[in-house]
Amino acid sequence: MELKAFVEITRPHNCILAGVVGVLGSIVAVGHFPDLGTAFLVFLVVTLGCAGGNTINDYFDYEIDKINRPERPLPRGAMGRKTALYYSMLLLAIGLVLAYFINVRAFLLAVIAYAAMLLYAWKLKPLPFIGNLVVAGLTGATPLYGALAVERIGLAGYLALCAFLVNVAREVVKDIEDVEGDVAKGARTLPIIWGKKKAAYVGATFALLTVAASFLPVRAGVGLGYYAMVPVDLIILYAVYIILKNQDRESAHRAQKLLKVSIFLAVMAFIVAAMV
Ligand SMILES: CC(C)=CCC/C(C)=C/CC/C(C)=C/CC/C(C)=C/COC[C@H](O)COP(=O)(O)O
Ligand SMILES: CC(C)=CCC/C(C)=C/CC/C(C)=C/CC/C(C)=C/COP(=O)(O)OP(=O)(O)O
Ligand SMILES: [Mg+2]
Repeated sequence: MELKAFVEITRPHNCILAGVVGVLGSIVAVGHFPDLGTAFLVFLVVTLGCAGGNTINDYFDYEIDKINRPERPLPRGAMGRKTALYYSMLLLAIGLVLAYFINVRAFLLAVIAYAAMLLYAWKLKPLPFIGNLVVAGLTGATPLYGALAVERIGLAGYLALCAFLVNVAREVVKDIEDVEGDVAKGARTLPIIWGKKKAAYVGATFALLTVAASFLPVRAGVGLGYYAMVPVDLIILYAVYIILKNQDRESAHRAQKLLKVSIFLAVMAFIVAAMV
């Protein structure tokens, strides 16, 4: 058992980014930084949810990850599967307790989001496209979570739309990358039932919709972000070019990583735009 596996299995880079997006949702909803206590609780509920979701995801994906991701903590033997199960339950339980101290709506959305993550990992992931929509829906719920915490939606709705669209695109492209392991486990993902080319067109469509939607939050009120969106959108368009040109594992990996970079840069742009 490796102690670092307890951090690694949560995919901290995703969790911290998600937590920041939760607080960003509060900021764009009310137009200023929320009180520190609310911001801290929002960050923790989203981060713990993402950590618990990633951990339970690896627990159920053990067989698939032995093929697709053998370097991950469970397939490489750095942590026991039962330990991962109990660890994920602990993370989610702490998140729910903290959500209770925000407000009723925020507590209820945490219950729904955590349940969706468990259901996704347990049963929904193999369903064609449904699994992608659930994961993207959860990422879209993240800025909305911060907005609920401050009891106002405001521009967070635009942020949620962008988060949803870009993550649908990225999940479909990730499925193109993971076809080999998914076939071995009998998962029926979009590239498996429709073919990689058609799935690439679906992913590209959602990526292009993200570009169109990316100007909504900045046009609606945070001007500086307008210019910061240009490199974000150029990266998304380059990912579209790569995945439409070739759907092999390497091209899909490059395209999905570029989409992740666009997410990170976009979040930074929204933070800067919301702060000035
Ligand atoms: C215009 C534009 C790109 C706007 C971005 C909108 C926005 C606020 C996006 C943030 C979405 C979000 C809450 C991301 C959290 C981290 C994340 C990528 C979660 C989804 O993870 C599922 C994925 O399958 C994990 O795979 P991997 O990243 O390879 O571990
Ligand atoms: C709104 C609240 C309270 C929490 C949201 C928490 C967040 C940000 C969730 C984002 C989506 C997410 C990280 C879900 C966890 C499950 C997960 C990692 C799905 C993707 O896993 P796979 O589809 O198996 O792909 P991998 O190959 O990366 O494992
Ligand atoms: Mg997985």
